[in-house]
Amino acid sequence: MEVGFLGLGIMGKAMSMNLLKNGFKVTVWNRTLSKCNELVEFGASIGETPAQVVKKCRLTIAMLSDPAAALSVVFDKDGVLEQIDSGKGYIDMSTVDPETSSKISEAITSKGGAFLEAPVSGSKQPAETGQLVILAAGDKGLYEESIPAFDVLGKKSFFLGQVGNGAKMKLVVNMIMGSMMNAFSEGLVLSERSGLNPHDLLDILDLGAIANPMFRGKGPAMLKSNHSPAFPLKHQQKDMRLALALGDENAVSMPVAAAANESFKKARSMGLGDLDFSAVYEILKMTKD
Ligand SMILES: NC(=O)C1=CN([C@@H]2O[C@H](COP(=O)(O)OP(=O)(O)OC[C@H]3O[C@@H](n4cnc5c(N)ncnc54)[C@H](OP(=O)(O)O)[C@@H]3O)[C@@H](O)[C@H]2O)C=CC1
Ligand SMILES: O=CC(=O)O
Repeated sequence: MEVGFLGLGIMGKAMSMNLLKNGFKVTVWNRTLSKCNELVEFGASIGETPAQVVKKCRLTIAMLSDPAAALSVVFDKDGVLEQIDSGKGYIDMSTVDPETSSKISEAITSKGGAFLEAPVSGSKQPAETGQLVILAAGDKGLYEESIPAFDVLGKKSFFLGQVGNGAKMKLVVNMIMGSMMNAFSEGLVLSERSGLNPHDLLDILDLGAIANPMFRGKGPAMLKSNHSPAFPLKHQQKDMRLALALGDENAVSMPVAAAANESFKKARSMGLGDLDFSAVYEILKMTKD
């Protein structure tokens, strides 16, 4: 099966590598074209533009940073829209808002193409090991056609109905995750400041009802101030922003998420946006009497 892949950041690189290792023919494109070279060593071909990739491949997947990037790759010169037509499918796996996804869907389908949004839950390591959770919505036929690829990329895929539902589900999940990371960071700081050993806190949390892979995986590194990026903080803040907008539209009061967003914004303003989202711990640690 030949697949196009647009966007070779932390996630896109791991996902396209996985497809290659599992026997897919993959043609890759990245805005910074030099990032394609590593994939070429594993058998990928390069497309010079998104349009060239779509021209060559029946299915093209995108994994891009944010709504602006997702729109640019489709609508700008040499973009996806120039070559999409009937018989071709476009799958956007980036985390964006439902409006962005719908705009892309309308443009693709108006040219006869099929569209699926399929954001993922799971970070760098699940992307490397094919353990993502895929939240698909849109064209059911394209979803079924994409299952061989989704089986390589993820441990489970959900089909959630009409375009927008995948984006909304992803934003709800990440809104919860961002709020949890803030509560966890506050707990670590509170334990240290009140004279407890925060490593004891990690052990205790891991044995109780709120044990989870995020606390277990990130806690020890956070205590060493190691925030090597798996999920960049700037993307988590984007997801909080988009989730809060969804809350606005639906008149859902979200004071916890709003406060978490403020912490992520503060961390971004202090230059921590490219670190892992766990770096929000650093700004909470800084606040003193
Ligand atoms: N990292 C994670 O743990 C997870 C991330 N996600 C989501 O997946 C998406 C990708 O995340 P991740 O791989 O971590 O992000 P990265 O920041 O590592 O990569 C972003 C990618 O988007 C490209 N890009 C950015 N702006 C533009 C633009 N204007 N035009 C074209 N390409 C652009 C970058 O190209 P260039 O190399 O040229 O900068 C790069 O390929 C995001 O939506 C994120 O929220 C979802 C689940 C987990
Ligand atoms: O979007 C990030 C994730 O870990 O999921």
